[in-house]
Amino acid sequence: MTPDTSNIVLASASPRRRELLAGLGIDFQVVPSQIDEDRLEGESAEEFVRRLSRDKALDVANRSDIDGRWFIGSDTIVVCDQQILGKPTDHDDARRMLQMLSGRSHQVMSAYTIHDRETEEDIVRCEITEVWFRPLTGREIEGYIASGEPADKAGSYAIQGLGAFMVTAIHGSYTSVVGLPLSQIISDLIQLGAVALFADDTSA
Ligand SMILES: Cc1cn([C@H]2C[C@H](O)[C@@H](COP(=O)(O)OP(=O)(O)OP(=O)(O)O)O2)c(=O)[nH]c1=O
Repeated sequence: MTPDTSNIVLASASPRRRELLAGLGIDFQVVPSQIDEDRLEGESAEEFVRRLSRDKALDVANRSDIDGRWFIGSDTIVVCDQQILGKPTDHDDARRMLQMLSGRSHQVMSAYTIHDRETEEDIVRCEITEVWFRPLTGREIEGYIASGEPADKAGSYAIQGLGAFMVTAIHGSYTSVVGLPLSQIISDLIQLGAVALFADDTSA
């Protein structure tokens, strides 16, 4: 029997995450979370991104007006020289980040939580992908900022868009850089019995 995938709730306002999940033909609800994204004192980058993913999932799971069983929260950050690069606050911030990332490698951390409302159990995972940028000229950085693409992206770039011109190599999951480690999360959803990609996925 095919599971009722509308039981899945993606707690996200990110169009990238929605597109990634929808690309696999899965049916799900989308309900953005509203949480405080401040880092706690002494919290490592990985602890931070994991916690945010869980906070997002629980924020929506705790809403009595939303139906559903499995709640997915996710967060993506860029880490370079032990600094966390989230979304840029303005053009100057985007310029600072792109100058920092130019001609070297950095890490993209994407965490997700699947909260099961019935069992109250959580699966929390974080994938780390190494991304290399070629050296960028000042004109390229200005042109890229003017395109508007960096605005709502962690680290001020989008590998899936114009930002691909900077990326020379990646080691790890491409979809994780875009915002959700798709292969891993689908495996978890199949394991939970939440999703069947193919006819016999849940009977294995
Ligand atoms: C590095 C990188 C990030 N991003 C995006 C993915 C995320 O949308 C965004 C990181 O911001 P997040 O705070 O992880 O997510 P969000 O605020 O967009 O959505 P929500 O919290 O509601 O789930 O950066 C890309 O689209 N491409 C990239 O190459």
